[in-house]
Amino acid sequence: MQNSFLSQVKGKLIISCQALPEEPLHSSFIMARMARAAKMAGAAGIRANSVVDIQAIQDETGLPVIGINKHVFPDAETFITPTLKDMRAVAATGVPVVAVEVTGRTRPHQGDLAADVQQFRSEYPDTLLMADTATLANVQEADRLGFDIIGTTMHGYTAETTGMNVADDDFAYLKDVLKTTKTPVIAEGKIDLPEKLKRCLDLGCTAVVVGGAITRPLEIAQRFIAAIQ
Ligand SMILES: CC(=O)N[C@H](C=O)[C@@H](O)[C@H](O)[C@H](O)COP(=O)(O)O
Repeated sequence: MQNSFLSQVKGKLIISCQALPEEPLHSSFIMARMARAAKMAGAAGIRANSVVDIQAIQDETGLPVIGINKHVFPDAETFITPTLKDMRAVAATGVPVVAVEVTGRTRPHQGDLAADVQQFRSEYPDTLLMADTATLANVQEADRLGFDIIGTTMHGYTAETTGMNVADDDFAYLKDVLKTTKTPVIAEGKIDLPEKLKRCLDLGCTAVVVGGAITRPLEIAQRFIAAIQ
């Protein structure tokens, strides 16, 4: 089987439809309806969290999905698809891409990312792996491990990158990522304006993931409320 994900999303927008249990829209039904809206608007793909949400979105839209399983363990900082078991569960839904955190942070039960990637490849040779990275060192590590896609997902979300935003200084960090790797780059994280999406593509990203600015009404409403406080 050939994986056509990269050609399907090239130069296009992927919309992340996610709501954690503590968020007001937490529901596979609602995420599937969010994904329906994303498809109607012209999104080329969806990013989704958890097996149930992925399946509901696949049934609803038929769009290619970047699947993740956010899983918090008491002994680990890494939480995006942090174990081989999580990777397998996501891949078993038939998604073309499984995204995995590559931040060098602690993994559950002192798990070894390189070993998990190797084992996963032997079980799911047709599934692409996306690295959710935070720093240029993470990008290099992802390349060393043979990831198929580099994401900027975790930039600004680790202790080392707190307060940073991929859009700072006309996307200076993203430009460095694009110089560091020849692997397709998907810009993701805090891309909150159409102009920013366009700029990421013009700089050479393969695709862009936008989440909260489209699918998290609580965040959107809070931005409006903040303007009058
Ligand atoms: C750091 C983290 O947990 N990021 C998650 C990764 O899947 C999601 O919560 C984000 O919504 C997604 O990356 C899209 O980013 P934004 O919502 O900023 O457009």
